[in-house]
Amino acid sequence: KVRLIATEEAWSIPEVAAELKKVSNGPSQSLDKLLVKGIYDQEGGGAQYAGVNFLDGLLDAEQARLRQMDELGIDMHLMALTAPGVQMFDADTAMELAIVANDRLAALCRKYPTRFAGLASFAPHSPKRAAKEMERAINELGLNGFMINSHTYDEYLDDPKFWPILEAAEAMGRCIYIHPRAASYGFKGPLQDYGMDSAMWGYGMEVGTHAVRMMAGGVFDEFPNLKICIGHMGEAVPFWLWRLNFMNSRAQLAGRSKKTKRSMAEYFHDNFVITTSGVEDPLALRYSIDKLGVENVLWAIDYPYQPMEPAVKFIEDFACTDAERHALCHGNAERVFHIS
Ligand SMILES: COc1cc(C(=O)O)cc(C(=O)O)c1
Ligand SMILES: [Mn+2]
Repeated sequence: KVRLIATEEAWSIPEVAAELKKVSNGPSQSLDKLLVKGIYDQEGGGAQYAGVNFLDGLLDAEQARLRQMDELGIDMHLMALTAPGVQMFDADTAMELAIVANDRLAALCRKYPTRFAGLASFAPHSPKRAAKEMERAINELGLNGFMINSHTYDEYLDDPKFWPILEAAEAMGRCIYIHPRAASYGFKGPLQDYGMDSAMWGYGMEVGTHAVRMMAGGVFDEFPNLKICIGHMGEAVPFWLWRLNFMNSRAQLAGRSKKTKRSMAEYFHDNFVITTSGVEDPLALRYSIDKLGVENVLWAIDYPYQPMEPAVKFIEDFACTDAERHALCHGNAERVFHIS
């Protein structure tokens, strides 16, 4: 049996859920309000937002989740505080709750060292305190990397104010997972209809934009060894890579885009890995493997937003070599997220 490590598995704690319920009734103009209200402030924990009760699944690790993992032969969930994490809270509350969540997640991983690994949260809007918590999470808590849910109050990691966070991750050789949340305020207009605020469309645009801003902004010239992970088959960036590369190179020649040492394609190959979360499409997976190299593609479920069984069937049915299967199902996750 091939070891199965799922790498974008969502989790929450009552303290964060309670704070998000307050946000859902607060003044925030964020597009995330639709999701946060639907999951944290209604009966049914999201049932009327997406027809599924997400909240029960998020708050559970040791009961239904672990039971299903056993039934389906899933060895491990790499867990992280679900989007939007602590990023809708003020910096102090965000820092306090990130510490609580990291401690709680580390305790779970210590209790089940072969079943759960974890990505640490932090308050991006307090970059220096964030870097300290990142160091504590790796050096004292033994967590496996970091989670950020894309923008924080509409600002992105290409902004040098956040670079203490990137510096810490690069120095420790640990990966930052950039997970979606609803798109930042500037995108809000057209995404307010038809459910497009959500994972249906806006999530991909939000993270794709984040990744392109970082590459075009020269982040990987500053931090050449920084590793970023994005889910959902790379948020369509792998599909756009030829066009991104062509148009960015032309924009740099025309003086419209910042001059960078390397190209978009090189940055995406060298500084990014992707996961298959929520894109159970064998054609998209084969394209991504051929485009990026199998060492840059990791299997994920995206539980509880995606059910576990179809995601297991997807990867078990996927036509690939044994070497590719081991890389996709556990080898790449072991390398990128320091899982033994
Ligand atoms: C934070 O809430 C989420 C909701 C959904 C959804 O299917 O509605 C998907 C994701 C996700 O793709 O991670 C996250
Ligand atoms: Mn997810």
